[in-house]
Amino acid sequence: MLKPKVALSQEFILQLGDLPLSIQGKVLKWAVKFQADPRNPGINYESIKGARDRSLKSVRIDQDWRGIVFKPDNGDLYVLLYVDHHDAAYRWAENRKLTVNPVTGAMQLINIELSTHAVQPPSADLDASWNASAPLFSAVTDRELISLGLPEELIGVVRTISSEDDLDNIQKDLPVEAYESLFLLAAGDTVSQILSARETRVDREVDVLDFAKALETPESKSRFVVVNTDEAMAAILNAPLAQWRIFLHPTQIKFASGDRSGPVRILGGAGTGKTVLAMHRAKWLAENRCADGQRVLFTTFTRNLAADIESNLKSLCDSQVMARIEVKNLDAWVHGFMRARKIEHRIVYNRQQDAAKQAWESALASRNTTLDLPDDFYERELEQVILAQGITSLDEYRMARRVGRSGTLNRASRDAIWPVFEEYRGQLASRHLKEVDDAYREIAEMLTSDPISRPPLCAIVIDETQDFGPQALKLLRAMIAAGSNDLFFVGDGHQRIYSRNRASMGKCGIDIRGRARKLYLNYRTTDEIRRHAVALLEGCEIDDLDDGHDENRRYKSLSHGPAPSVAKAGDVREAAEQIKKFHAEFTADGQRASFCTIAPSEKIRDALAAELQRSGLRCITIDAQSNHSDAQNVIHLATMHRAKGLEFDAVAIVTPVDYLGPPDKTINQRRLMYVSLTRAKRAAMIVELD
Ligand SMILES: Nc1ncnc2c1ncn2[C@@H]1O[C@H](COP(=O)(O)OP(=O)(O)OP(=O)(O)O)[C@@H](O)[C@H]1O
Repeated sequence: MLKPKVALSQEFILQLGDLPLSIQGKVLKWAVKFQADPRNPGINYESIKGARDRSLKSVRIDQDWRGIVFKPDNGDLYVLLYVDHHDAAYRWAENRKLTVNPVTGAMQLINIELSTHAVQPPSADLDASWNASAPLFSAVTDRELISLGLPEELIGVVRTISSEDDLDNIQKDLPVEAYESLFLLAAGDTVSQILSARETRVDREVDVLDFAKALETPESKSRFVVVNTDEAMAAILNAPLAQWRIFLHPTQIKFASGDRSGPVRILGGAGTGKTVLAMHRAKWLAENRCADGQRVLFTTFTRNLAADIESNLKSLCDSQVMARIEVKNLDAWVHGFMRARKIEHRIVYNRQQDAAKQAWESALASRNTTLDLPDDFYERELEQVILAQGITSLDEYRMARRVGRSGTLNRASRDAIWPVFEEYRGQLASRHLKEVDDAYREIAEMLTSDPISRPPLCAIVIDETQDFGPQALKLLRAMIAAGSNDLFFVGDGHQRIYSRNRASMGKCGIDIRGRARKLYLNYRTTDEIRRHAVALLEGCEIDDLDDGHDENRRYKSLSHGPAPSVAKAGDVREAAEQIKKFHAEFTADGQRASFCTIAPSEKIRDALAAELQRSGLRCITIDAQSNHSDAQNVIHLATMHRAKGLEFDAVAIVTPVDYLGPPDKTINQRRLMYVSLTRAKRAAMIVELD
C-alpha cells in the first residue's frame, strides 16, 4: 500500500521555536511518529465540535497540548497545521478552513473570522505611499482577484480596503501571492502583467477537492512542505528558523527549478531573497543538469560574500551536491585561471599602492602638459572609458563613446591624451602587472578564440551582478557556451557601490529578453527601515542592470517596526556612547541579537571600535578575512563596503554630518547608506558626527 502524504505547514514550523522546550521535545517525537505512519492506531484524530472545516482534527501531544491536523476525506493526505494548549488549539481550528483556489489550484489556509470583518481603520501615524480613501480594488473582478491567489472567502474584506495600511493589517492572513498581487495592483500593475510576470496559468481545470495535487503548486509549496523521510523531518524541525531553506516565495520556486532557454536576470531591492534564490538555483542545477566532470560556478564580487554563501550552501546541499558547486568570487577564479596557465602577472586592485602607483605616476609624468587637464581626469578616463570599454589602441580611443564622462574631446585632444594610457600599460607590463579589467578582457578573448579551453561548467550563477563592470560581464559570457541554463544573474541597481562598474548586460552579449523577472517582497528589513533607505535614493537614477530603469514603488517589506532614529554626536566618543545606549536598549529584554556598527571609512570604524572596547563591549571587526556576522552579544564593526550582503538584527550607522549632500552629487554615498540601512532586520540608528 502506498504511504500517505504527510506535510507540515509553515505556520506550525514558525510556532515551534516559540514553544516551551519540554513541549518542543514532545512535538518532535510526535511528528516523527506521524511522519512514519500517520495511520498509526496510536494517533487518535478527534473531530472538533464547531469547526467550519470538518477535515480539521485534533491530535493529542500530551495532557494539555494538542496538534491540529488536516485530514480530508478525499486523498490520503495528512497536514500538521498548528500546535497549542488544548483550548487555544480548538479555538484556532474552529475558525480555519483549507481550500484549493479554483483558478490557481493552490492550497490555502483561511482565517474565517477575517472574512466576516471589515479591516480596521488605518492608523494615522504610518506614512503610506498610496493611501487613498476610496476602495482600492473596485475595478478588479472577483474572478481576477481569485486568479491572483485571493481565497474566495476573503473577497468581501478585500473590497473594503482603501489604503496601504488596511492591506498591511490583513497581510498575515493572506496567501503571500495574494498580498503581493494586491500591492502590485495598487501600485499600478494590471492583473495580466502580474500573472504573466509570475508565470501563473489560469486556464487549467482545477479539482478543488484534490488537495494532494494542490500541494504540488509553487504557491502551495511556499507555505506547506511535504516530508517523506525521518531525516527530512528531523532536519526541518531541528532548524525551524531557517525558513529560507524550505519555504520559498512562488517566484523563487519557479526560478529555482526548471530549464530556462538562456541567461536569466532576477532583479530585486535589498532583502528580497535574491541570494536565497541563487543558492536554490545552484542546488537545482547541480542536482539535475550537471554531467560527470562538470560543475556549477557560483560567483560574486567580493571574497567575504563568497565565503558567506559557501557556508549557507553547505547547509542547503548534501556533500555530493556540494562537490558539484564551486563558490568563488570572480577575482579568485581569474587568479586560479592565470595560475593554471602559468600567466605570471599580478592583478592591480589598488592603483595607489606600490608598483602600480609607480607605474601610474610614470605614465602621468609623460602627459602633454599643454592640455592642462587635472590628474584625476586621466584616472577617471582610464577607469570609465579605456578599461571599462577595453580600448587598446588609439584608433579605438578616437571612436570611443565616452558614456558617463562630462565634456567632449576632439580628435586632437584624444591623440594627445592617449599616450598616457599606452605608457601606463607598458609600465605595468614591465612590472608583470595587469589592471583587473584588462585581465578579464584578455581571458575572455582567450576563451572565445579557443572554446576548448573553457572550464567544464554546466552553469554559472552570479550574485550581486550590479558590481560587475562590462569586462567582467563579457568574461562571464565567454566562460560558458550560450545555451539553456547557461547564466543566472541576480542583482540590484540600488546597491551598486563600485560605481565605475555600470554595465548593460545586453551590450556585453548577454541577452535576457523574455527571461528578466523581479522579486518584490523584502523578507529581511522592516518596511519602516526600507522606506527610510529608499527615500535616500529619491531623485537618483536606478538602472535595471540592462538598458532600463528600476523603481521603488513596487517593493514592500513583510515586517514592521520602529522607523530608524537619527542622533547627533560631537565626536567619536559621544557616537560610541549613543551606540552603547542603542545596543543596551535593543537587548534590554535579554534577547540575543546580532548587532553591527557601520561606518563609511576604516578610520571611523576603528576609532569607534576603540571607544566601544574601552567601555567594556566586545567588538569584532568584519574584514576581508573574517565574516562572523552571526555572532551574538558582541558589536560587529564594518565599513559600508564590507557590510554588503550581510544582515544583522540591528545596525548603527555613523557618518560625518555632511555625508549626504545634494542627490546628484552624492549618489555613491546614498547607495552606500541604502546598503547599510538595509542590513538591519529590526532596528536601525543613524548617528551624524559633527
Ligand atoms: N522565501 C523566503 N522565506 C523566508 N525568508 C526568506 C526567503 N527568502 C529570503 N529570505 C530571508 O530574507 C533575508 C534576505 O534574503 P537574501 O539575502 O537572499 O536577500 P537579497 O535580495 O540577496 O538581499 P541583499 O541584496 O540585500 O543582499 C535573509 O534573511 C533570507 O534568509
